[in-house]
Amino acid sequence: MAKVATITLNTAYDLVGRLKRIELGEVNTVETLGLFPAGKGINVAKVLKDLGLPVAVGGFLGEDNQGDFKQMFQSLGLEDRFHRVAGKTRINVKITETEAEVTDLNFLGYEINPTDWQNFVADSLDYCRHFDIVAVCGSLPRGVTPELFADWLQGLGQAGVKVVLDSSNAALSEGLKANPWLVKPNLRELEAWAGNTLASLEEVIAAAKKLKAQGIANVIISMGAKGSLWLNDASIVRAQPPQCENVVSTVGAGDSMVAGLIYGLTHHLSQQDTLAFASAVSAFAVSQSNVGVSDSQLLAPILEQVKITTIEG
Ligand SMILES: Nc1ncnc2c1ncn2[C@@H]1O[C@H](COP(=O)(O)OP(=O)(O)O)[C@@H](O)[C@H]1O
Ligand SMILES: O=P(O)(O)OC[C@H]1O[C@](O)(COP(=O)(O)O)[C@@H](O)[C@@H]1O
Repeated sequence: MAKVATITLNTAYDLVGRLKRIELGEVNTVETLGLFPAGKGINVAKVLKDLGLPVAVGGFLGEDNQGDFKQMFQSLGLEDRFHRVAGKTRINVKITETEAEVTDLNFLGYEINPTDWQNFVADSLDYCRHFDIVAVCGSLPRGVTPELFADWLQGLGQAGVKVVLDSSNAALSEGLKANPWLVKPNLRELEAWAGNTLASLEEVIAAAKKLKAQGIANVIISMGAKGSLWLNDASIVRAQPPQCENVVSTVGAGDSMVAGLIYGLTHHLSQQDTLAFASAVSAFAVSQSNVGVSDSQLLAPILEQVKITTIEG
């Protein structure tokens, strides 16, 4: 069985809730409450563990409010490689309105000092060489520049690890210089990288081809309810998930897709079957407020409805 680790440099508590409409400057009563230890790599690990794959988790955790994380690692059986740093892990407030997208309020958390970073780099480059796939997910905390991040990613690649990168903004554009093995930007992140809006599927494919030409073996573009595209040297494959009748929260859809991709790749599924599986896992994710697959049998009816087309190859 392939060994998988995820790295989350900027972990977060997700505070999620729903209401009809946010009124700015007013008192808003939120109708639901969820508080989850999260961050992109942790979400990916959670889904993979639910799917039966053992995973190690690493990155940084604020020592002042790490309790729920420690409890989650223990209860799920995730191998804890996190570096504890002074201060608090940030809180990301995510409000889903009945007739709108999610509104995010991402608060500031811990700041990484040079010693924290050096210790993390030395330790992670050492242990990650024992893993086949390392998924590096999410934004950078204060104190970690995109350049420091890219140097470290380069080191990971040189250690012989297949690096999966799911990030945005400067961390994505600098990180690409380290030639990760797989990247999964969403449409908004691809547009930011390309520097313009991408209105048609043709434009998305053209931008994704440019991204791939930077030396990335696998480029997956996720496009929300419109599905996803996967470009590699052999072909371009598109997946369309079924329409979700009851979207509860789209938070964690991208992370669930990354987990589904890693699951398919480590189980040697074909490109088509891997993308179909990842689409089913991510479509399932939007029907719940939390991230995870409590019962993998629930994926089968969704998987049956995923449409796969080979566009080139
Ligand atoms: N409303 C939806 N219905 C069905 N599947 C969805 C929906 N929103 C997202 N997905 C699935 O989740 C994947 C990732 O979603 P996306 O919003 O692109 O990622 P991110 O969370 O990174 O922004 C999509 O490619 C799709 O497979
Ligand atoms: O590190 P970032 O880019 O701020 O993202 C962190 C946030 O992303 C999430 O992992 C959700 O990501 P996706 O919706 O893209 O799957 C949240 O749990 C978390 O609050």
